[in-house]
Amino acid sequence: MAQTHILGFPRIGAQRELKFALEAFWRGEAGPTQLTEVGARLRERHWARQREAGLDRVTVGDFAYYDQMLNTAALLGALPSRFGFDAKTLTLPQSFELARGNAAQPAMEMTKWFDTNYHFLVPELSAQTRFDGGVDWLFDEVTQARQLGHRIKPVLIGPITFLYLAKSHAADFERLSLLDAALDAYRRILARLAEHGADWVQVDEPALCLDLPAAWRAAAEHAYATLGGQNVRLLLATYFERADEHAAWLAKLPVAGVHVDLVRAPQQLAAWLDALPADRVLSAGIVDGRNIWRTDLRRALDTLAPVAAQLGERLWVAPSCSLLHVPVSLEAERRLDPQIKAWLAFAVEKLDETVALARGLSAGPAAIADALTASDTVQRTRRSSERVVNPLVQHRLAEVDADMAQRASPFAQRIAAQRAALDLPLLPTTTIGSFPQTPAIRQTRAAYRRGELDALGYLESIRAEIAHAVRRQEALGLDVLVHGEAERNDMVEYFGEQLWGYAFTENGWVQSYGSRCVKPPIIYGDVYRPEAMTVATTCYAQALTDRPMKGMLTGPVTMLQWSFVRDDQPRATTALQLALAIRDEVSDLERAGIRVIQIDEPAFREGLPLRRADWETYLEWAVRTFRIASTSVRDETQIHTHMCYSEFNDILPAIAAMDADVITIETSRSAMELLDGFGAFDYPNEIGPGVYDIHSPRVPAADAMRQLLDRACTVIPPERLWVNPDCGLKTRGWPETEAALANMVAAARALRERLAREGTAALTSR
Ligand SMILES: CN1c2c(nc(N)[nH]c2=O)NC[C@@H]1CNc1ccc(C(=O)N[C@@H](CCC(=O)N[C@@H](CCC(=O)N[C@@H](CCC(=O)O)C(=O)O)C(=O)O)C(=O)O)cc1
Ligand SMILES: N[C@@H](CCS)C(=O)O
Ligand SMILES: [Zn+2]
Repeated sequence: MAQTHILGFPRIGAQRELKFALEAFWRGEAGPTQLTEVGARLRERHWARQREAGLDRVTVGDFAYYDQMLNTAALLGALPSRFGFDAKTLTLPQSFELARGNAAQPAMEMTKWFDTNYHFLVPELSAQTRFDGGVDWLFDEVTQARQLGHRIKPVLIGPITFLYLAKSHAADFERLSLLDAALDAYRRILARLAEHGADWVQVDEPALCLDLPAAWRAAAEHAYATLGGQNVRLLLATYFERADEHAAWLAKLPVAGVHVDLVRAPQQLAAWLDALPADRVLSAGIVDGRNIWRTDLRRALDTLAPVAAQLGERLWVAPSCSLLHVPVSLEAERRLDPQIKAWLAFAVEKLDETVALARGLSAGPAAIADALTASDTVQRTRRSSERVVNPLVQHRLAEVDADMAQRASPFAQRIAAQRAALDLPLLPTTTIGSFPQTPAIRQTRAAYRRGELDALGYLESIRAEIAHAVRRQEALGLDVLVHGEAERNDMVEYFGEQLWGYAFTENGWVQSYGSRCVKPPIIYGDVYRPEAMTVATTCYAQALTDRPMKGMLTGPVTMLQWSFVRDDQPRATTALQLALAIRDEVSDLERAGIRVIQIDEPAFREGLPLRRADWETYLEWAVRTFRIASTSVRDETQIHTHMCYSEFNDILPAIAAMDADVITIETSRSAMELLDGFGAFDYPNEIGPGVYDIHSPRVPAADAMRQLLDRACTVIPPERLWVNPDCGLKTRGWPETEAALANMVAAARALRERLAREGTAALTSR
């Protein structure tokens, strides 16, 4: 029978147990033993789930208290030297200092894991980095699993992916110069895993799915020539894209098996079957690890049956990638519409699908007749459901034309009208939208959800928060205000809850970073906005102040990217439906007198396909959807957009083509390097480069921010510059927020005064 396994299981816990344990530990309310006990019980439960479902092996090494890249760096011994920690004796609290920063050192940089909404900690390398080995956590977990009687398959992030995603701050440093040292460490780890009873080790190399430069391809070949053929068999796991250009060289090396993603890249199957020698395992990633729809089991069987005929026992069946990216289980969903619930599979349900497929392959379809019938019903009811197709939306889509993606006038004309209407100073100050989501706000929302607070009481509480935020901003002297987003649980889920075609879960939590989770809403049908979503709140806030109040919306690409999306129509079509809904909201805000409207697109870069060959198509529809969402307004109405968590320099022409009047971007962590790209490209519209990192509780000094602004002024003319933080302030507390914003306003004022006194000569004389 085909063997079954998974690449990884969500570690946060069905009820976010790990999140609460971590946060209690960080607050000093729980000790290390309580935390590690929660970790141990979660692993135990997750392995039991895998075994009960009938998987042949349980996966060990997918657990992390904060992040698996951080764990890999700690395992290899390659920690950032600036913290002065010894990897061999690294304690859990020290690992949290690496992840979250301490009084002396900022945290390790965090960035997106490929095109997912999961953020990993970026390893920091230098010529001095040693790979002398580190913590025993992985081996301890292997021991724990074996003591529980499980047949195990440990997982490691592979050397190519580790080094490729790492960074060095040293000039001209070549990460590959560390490859041999890293390989020595991997060899030692593999040998130890063999001693601990592992016969197979899964080595994750998603970097092989990128357009790797030639040197990195050669490095991959060298790495697996070195690592293969030891006591332990290697399953080299690729996912998120095709990797078949590596099949030929891999076939010559002693790598015992390869995992391929047949959901994202089904077209690669034939190439792998052709290339792999007769003794290799092919792990077919056929159950979608990135989305929540039930697998079409009959179609999957049809795909795999000829593969099983060719490979026999050497075919393994698996989800396409780690299940980290989907919620734990449907069991806790009591309020989901039963029909929609029947269409879904979360991690636990995907285990059953994986096992059913393997059984169907070995024992024939009749052996899984019930599962096939249920699967057929799901496919049929999804196709024919009236909930999925909305004639109103279809009608709107048919009416979309080129004019709908175009502002009435070019930027130069618009900005003149906006300057006259808004009367803002040079270097206007603003924030990105959210103010602290305090425990009180969250508890208010939870009380409302549980029915302990009525609608009026809830509205009053939220209004009080908004009024507080407006008063604080006025006192700080900010120029363009925001209402603070107190009413929003999340910038995507909040809108999803108000749009038709969306379902949302009670417990569908997915880890975003560390202890932070999101609950991506589910787009199952045509998206339609039945009524205004933000007008009442924004107008309430605007009525409290004479200063411009920014309307605050989430853009179509980010709505798409951070939701679980339909797999029965192209992403571009769903994005267009979202764009129409947001366009209507923009028009309603303008009609209600709102003069500045921000449409956030933090996931615009994240949505970029992993392969360059697919970029142009994506950028074309992504830009168009943003323009459809944003261009219904008069010249005087100022459209902002905001982007963060990404590197934008390779997509600047597309960002310019979005034609927002103002873009605010995260830049402070890279000391404004990002802005150089905008300067070199001659970005035409206004820009607010973030002047302070909102991920850290540190309060930046006014002078530090003024220096960043000075630097920004040398790249972008001051008359096109805005002053703002990197991103929203929802994860911060009020005291540090007020202190930092006071310094930010002081920095802007100081520079304004100097510019008024000395002109632009003030900038070059520093
Ligand atoms: C900007 N970011 C976002 C991303 N993706 C999104 N979908 N949304 C984003 O904002 N990706 C990139 C970044 C990632 N950054 C973050 C930052 C912060 C969080 C975060 O704080 N998440 C919260 C959960 C947010 C939420 O939905 N909260 C709900 C429910 C809260 C809750 O659990 N309430 C408790 C009771 C109240 C209490 O005691 O706190 C309960 O119901 O039991 C809400 O506010 O109503 C988190 O806690 O992890 C995520 C991504
Ligand atoms: N308006 C949002 C953007 C986050 S990317 C916020 O301020 O939280
Ligand atoms: Zn942001």
